[in-house]
Amino acid sequence: MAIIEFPKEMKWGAATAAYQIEGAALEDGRGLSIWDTFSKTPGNVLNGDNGDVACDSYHRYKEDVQIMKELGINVYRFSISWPRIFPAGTGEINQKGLQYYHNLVDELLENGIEPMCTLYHWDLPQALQDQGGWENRKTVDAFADYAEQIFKEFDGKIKKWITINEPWCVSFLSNFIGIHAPGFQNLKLATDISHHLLLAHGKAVARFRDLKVEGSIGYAPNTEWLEPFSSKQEDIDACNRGMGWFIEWFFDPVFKGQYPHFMLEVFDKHGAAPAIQAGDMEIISQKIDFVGINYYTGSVGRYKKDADLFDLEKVDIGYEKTDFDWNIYPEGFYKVLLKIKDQYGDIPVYITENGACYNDEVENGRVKDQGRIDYLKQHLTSLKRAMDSGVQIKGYLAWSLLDNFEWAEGYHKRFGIVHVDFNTLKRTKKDSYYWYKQTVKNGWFDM
Ligand SMILES: N=[N+]=NCCCCNC(=O)[C@@H]1[C@H]2[C@H](O)[C@@H](O)[C@H](O)[C@@H](CO)[C@@H]12
Repeated sequence: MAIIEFPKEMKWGAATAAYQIEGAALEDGRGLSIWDTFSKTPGNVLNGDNGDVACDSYHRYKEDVQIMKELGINVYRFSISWPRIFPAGTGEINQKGLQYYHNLVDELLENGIEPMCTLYHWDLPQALQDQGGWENRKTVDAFADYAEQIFKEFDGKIKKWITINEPWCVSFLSNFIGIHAPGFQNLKLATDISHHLLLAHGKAVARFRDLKVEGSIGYAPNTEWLEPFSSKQEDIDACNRGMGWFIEWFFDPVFKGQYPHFMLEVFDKHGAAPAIQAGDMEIISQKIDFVGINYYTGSVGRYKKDADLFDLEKVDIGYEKTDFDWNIYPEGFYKVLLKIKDQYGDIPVYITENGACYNDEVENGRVKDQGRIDYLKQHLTSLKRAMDSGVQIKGYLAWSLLDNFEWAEGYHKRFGIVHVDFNTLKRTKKDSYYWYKQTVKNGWFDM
């Protein structure tokens, strides 16, 4: 089949997040996060799994960096655990927490791998949740203070920064749908939180600029493609409304300085328009250097009155699925990238997450995860189509380097190109690791 080739200057990487891989949840002064609380509340996480140990990367990071070095990647995206730095969310700093991230960053730099740091990947200090969490505007300022501390500490070492990972998940999945921490189900709460997250993003960018920190900064919204079931206008409109929940709601404020009217209408209908204060939108919409795009899946949707907030129902028309039961829909990756470029301009883009859940196990020392290889091939091909269509892709980071704590699904759902045995913590490179290594080395693959 076709050779798919990428520019030599493109960055290749892999991504993880603190609560999903570190473990050492109660070690060296770390404070509790909302995910410690949520995962230990019975019924919230499959099999009662939690992040107490995870991949134990807190102790095994040197081994993980060697795995990255052999992989040949030149950028690694990780997140800093806010409660490891500020155990109470604000106030006293935990020096051992800072030291861990210096050790990790130094190890990466010594091995020729550039750190890309996410400041917030869902692990809010429980102490702040006890004061209202993201619903409380004081948490916005606490985040800006935490971000400032990290900028000052790592200026010159870390040069790629992401403020907030997937604000849609932090607000709506966690406070309206309710399957993630802290697990509320209140639309007004969720829209207020979505606004405070964007405000927190903006305030962190402002501190970054004021401190003249070296490097570039962005955020990492999650995207999804919704393909209309038919060419009927009602189906097209329903899908555009549904995508507005992920895209326009989180992109318009940052890139246009206002919320999309059609989405405000949807939320207003349910008495859930967010509380916006004078000056907020100016803070949110200051210029950023890149946008991180996370893409996993797409669906077919059609109009159905009151099916959900958007009069939209998803229709299963038989697309092949991953072991997470998500459609494999690479076309949507191409389309969503073009939509973002068309609507928000030629912004530099890092694919900060893309990958698939396949729960293959180790057999005779090998993990034959051909499904993941096929998924990566199809999505990287869509990425190349977007690049050839003018989308400014700066890099691609696979989710995830390691099998890890997959939130409400615990350790059952595996996204890694490296298998982790959660009893022994043994790492085993999967077939997809070796395929990705060859692709990174060559800069091309044969479809
Ligand atoms: N149907 N369906 N829906 C797709 C909805 C995707 C929303 N979840 C994500 O994007 C999370 C993101 C997260 O950053 C990472 O921490 C998670 O481990 C991965 C894998 O789950 C993805």
